[in-house]
Amino acid sequence: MDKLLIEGGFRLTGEVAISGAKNAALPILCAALLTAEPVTFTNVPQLKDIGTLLDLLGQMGVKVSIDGGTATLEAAGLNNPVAPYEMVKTMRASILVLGPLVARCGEARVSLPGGCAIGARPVDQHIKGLQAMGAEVTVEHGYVHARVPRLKGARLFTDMVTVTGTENLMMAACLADGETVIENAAREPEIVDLANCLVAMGARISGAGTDVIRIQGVERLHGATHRIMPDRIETGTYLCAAAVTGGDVRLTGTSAAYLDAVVDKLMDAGCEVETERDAIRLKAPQRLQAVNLRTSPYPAFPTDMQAQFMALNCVADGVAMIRETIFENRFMHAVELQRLGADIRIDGNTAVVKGVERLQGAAVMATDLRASASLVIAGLIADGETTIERIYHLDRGYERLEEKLAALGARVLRLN
Ligand SMILES: CC(=O)N[C@H]1[C@@H](OP(=O)(O)OP(=O)(O)OC[C@H]2O[C@@H](n3ccc(=O)[nH]c3=O)[C@H](O)[C@@H]2O)O[C@H](CO)[C@@H](O)[C@@H]1O
Ligand SMILES: C=C(OP(=O)(O)O)C(=O)O
Repeated sequence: MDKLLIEGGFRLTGEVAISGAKNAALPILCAALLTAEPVTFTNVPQLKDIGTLLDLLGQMGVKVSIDGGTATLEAAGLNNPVAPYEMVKTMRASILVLGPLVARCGEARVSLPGGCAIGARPVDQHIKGLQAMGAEVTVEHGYVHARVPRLKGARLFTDMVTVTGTENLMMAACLADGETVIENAAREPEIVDLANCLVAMGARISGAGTDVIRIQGVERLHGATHRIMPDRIETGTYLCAAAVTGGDVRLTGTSAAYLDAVVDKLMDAGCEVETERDAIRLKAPQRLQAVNLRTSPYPAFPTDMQAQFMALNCVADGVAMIRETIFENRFMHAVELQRLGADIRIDGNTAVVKGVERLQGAAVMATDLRASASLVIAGLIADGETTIERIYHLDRGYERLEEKLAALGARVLRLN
């Protein structure tokens, strides 16, 4: 199994290009299920999760062609609206086929994604929304089975803010009969990107990016071309990596527009951040200051950046309180960071991180995607060598990680 070997102590400098967003690309590729015409996507990141989803769509009868970061999907021959456990278990986002399949085929059988490292992550809100739109939904033998001749527009209210839940229901509503209103909708920028793609395909959507989204169902959608937005979490991860190494980096092909909460914390930590239209530059201070944070749905601080900021706080001056309010088990990186010499105390959903002068390299284990990113960040400043095992988690969400870090001056090697 691949491992990452990092030699710590090298300052990150220079420029690197940010990839398309995993969490925008996953729902947007599923949107191609809603039409028989070809849809072309550009800036698609080459990631393990994207490969898994394209395999899943291919198995359903979707014609997939890929050329670098451009993917064309044609779902004219969609004939098997089933997502089997074997494919769904490796990637929770495969639940995003449920809404489009029911809307287009009137039926879908999608394996429950199951729990994962960061929490239970149920999909009851996705199901409740489809039921409110008239679908008959049963959950049996680990599969969600949904059936309906045609979905009917409805007023939907989710019990909590759910990103993929909002995306699934928004896609389903595009082909429903009449108007659907999603209240308490998630406001993440990836939802706006998905809505933009759906509108380019002929959908009638307003309010994406606010907590009330209105969708007027149409008879059919058509082909379109859509560019996937930049990955704000990859951007934030490289900003943190530069910050801990005392670096000076410019990230291109990205924007600070969706990163206010993260940039704000980096500035509180003492970093200088300059934003351009399509780039961000960060200059780190001599010593970072500890920063408190609390994760919440967008536009507040993202849970997907919590682990990276824990790594940053491990070497900052002072004590930071980190509260995780989205997922019940998203502190697994803490014990691994402790192996590198970090001073962290966990109390329920709060981590208290006391900055230390130095971390020491050690063997550590990646437990989930962003936990792995936090270990990479810590490894970059730890004395000596850090080896990170189970890096398949990183491959789900970071395109060419070693190559990009090496371009900024890090010493990172993949061992297999
Ligand atoms: C592919 C993708 O975009 N993944 C992102 C998405 O995940 P995902 O969409 O799965 O996360 P949700 O926003 O749905 O989850 C938020 C909270 O709601 C709970 N919940 C959700 C749905 C439901 O039916 N029932 C329920 O109880 C979850 O367990 C969690 O506690 O948003 C998360 C929160 O920003 C991010 O960390 C993930 O990176
Ligand atoms: C939790 C994440 O992804 P997923 O929802 O695909 O597991 C993430 O991107 O940090």
